[in-house]
Amino acid sequence: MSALAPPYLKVAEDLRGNEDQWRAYRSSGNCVILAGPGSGKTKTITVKIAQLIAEDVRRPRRIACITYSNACVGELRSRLTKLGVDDGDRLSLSTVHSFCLTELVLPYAAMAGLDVPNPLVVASPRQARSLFGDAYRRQLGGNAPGWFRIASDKLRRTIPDRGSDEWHAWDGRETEVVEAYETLLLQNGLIDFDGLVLAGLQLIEKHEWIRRAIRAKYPVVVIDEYQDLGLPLHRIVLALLRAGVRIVAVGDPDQSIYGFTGAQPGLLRALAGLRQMESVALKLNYRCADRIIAASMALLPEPAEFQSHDGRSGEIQIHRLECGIREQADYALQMLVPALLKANPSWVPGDIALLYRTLNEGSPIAQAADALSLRYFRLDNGSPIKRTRLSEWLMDAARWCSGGWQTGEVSLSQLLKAWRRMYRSVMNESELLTARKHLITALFSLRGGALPLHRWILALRRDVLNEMLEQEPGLADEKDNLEELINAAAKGGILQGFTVEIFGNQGKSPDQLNLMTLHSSKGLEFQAVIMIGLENGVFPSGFDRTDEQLKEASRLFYVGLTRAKTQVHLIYDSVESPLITSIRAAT
Ligand SMILES: Nc1ncnc2c1ncn2[C@@H]1O[C@H](COP(=O)(O)OP(=O)(O)OP(=O)(O)O)[C@@H](O)[C@H]1O
Repeated sequence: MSALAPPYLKVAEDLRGNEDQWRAYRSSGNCVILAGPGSGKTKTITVKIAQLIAEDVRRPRRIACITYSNACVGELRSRLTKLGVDDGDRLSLSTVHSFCLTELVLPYAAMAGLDVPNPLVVASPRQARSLFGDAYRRQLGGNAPGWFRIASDKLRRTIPDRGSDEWHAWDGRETEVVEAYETLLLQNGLIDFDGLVLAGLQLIEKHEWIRRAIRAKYPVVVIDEYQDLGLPLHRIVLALLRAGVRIVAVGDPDQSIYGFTGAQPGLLRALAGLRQMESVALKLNYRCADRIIAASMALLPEPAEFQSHDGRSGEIQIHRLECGIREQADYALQMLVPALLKANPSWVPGDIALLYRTLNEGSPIAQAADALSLRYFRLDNGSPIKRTRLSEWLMDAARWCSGGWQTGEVSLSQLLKAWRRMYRSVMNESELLTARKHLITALFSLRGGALPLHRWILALRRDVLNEMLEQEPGLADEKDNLEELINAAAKGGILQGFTVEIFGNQGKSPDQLNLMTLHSSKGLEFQAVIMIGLENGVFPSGFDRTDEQLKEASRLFYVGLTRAKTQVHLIYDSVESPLITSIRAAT
């Protein structure tokens, strides 16, 4: 191959040796790629996207790629950038919400006469919570319990049609509160994130001309993490298929861990079973050593035929400690982590992850790490730094300000492009130029890695972010996140000691241990994984009662276990989770 060949062609050569990856890469029609952990699904799909853009889809047509969360968008974007593919000109990479907002609701809702607020203002999570609370009080009295809101959100995603028999037959009070909530949103001139997807679904199912318009712009739509995306997106995909849009979907039903939000692993299997879809299963696991694969199979209802790539044996150790989470964390941090680093001199703390189920375990683990003055990157709801579009951008901007402008590690043009992707509504050329000028001036004036994060971020908010957040409907959820970050960086907040440099390097620095929930660990890989709090009652928890909830707890455990390349340590109190018992039997 010539040295001038595009980067994706070189990476595609890696796929040639794997029959299934090669088949997925070469498929020329609708295709579902069913891929287990570490089987190279992200590698295959990113190379495939690059190929589609270079070889199949002619300008000015584009490819849409939809995935589960902003964190997944970020991961795909960074993998695509390495292949020389830019999100923008030829590719639109987004979450389902963002796709529905920018490709369906904003351009077509008014024309199609859909009853949505005009102008379209997306409710921030705080506004949505408050209106839901009002709706609950009106219909049922008192304050809405947390579980009721979760159940109502799930219901909206599992029965999308308000007038349907299924909706009316629902045996519970959620339907009346949801209807009151949706009315309140409309009366306040707001739409929420689920409302965007439901509106998008209505538009695409009802109007052939909208489906044709989408097909004209996006002849191919790629969907990643399909198992987590739920019924509204599935029906959008079926409508697109009927309209002749080529669909490439990727996912793993065994890694479906968002059932509580309405995800259904069966939808991907149903898509794969359609007559017009070619289905390819990736069976080789490039990440996990043999024992880890064998143990993970014990967690699946139907063990798949995964093989390890290179025959490494790996290690799984189970620790019964007879103590609470904080002491389990002390043991992990003071005994296991140093031992792992000593036995594997090439490893750094960033190669190790401590995984746990919820914030209840995350907080004592973070306190244990603080008490030992360890550096760590924390990813859970208790962390004020979320993996959202704006916070990822802010971290890149912080790295640029703290030296990237000299080293080129983050380029100004990357920052400007990413900012433009967030700030889609500035259409007018002169407004765009002014906004860009403000941004560049602000960034140049805020250079300095030692600046306190609080001062830096307040200045950036005043000079650039406020205006963008006010004008951009798709960023409604970011206002609350930014507020939380600013409060955490203020005096007395948990990030008060943070400088711009420390902030920019969160999650990037090899000397930081990783502390994260199992949900946040999805898609990541580490040399060693230490799972904490695996006692019965936490895993499965008291809330895991139905057969489906118990299966989802197993899948969550499966996701955690399969993040490890070489070593797994499982820690519990005294009554071991039945999931550990299955693993014990398998290893
Ligand atoms: N054909 C290949 N040759 C060599 N290495 C590969 C190949 N395919 C994948 N890999 C490597 O395997 C590892 C896992 O790949 P990737 O991250 O794409 O997996 P994944 O299927 O997306 O995993 P998960 O679903 O668990 O997130 C990566 O380090 C990747 O570079």
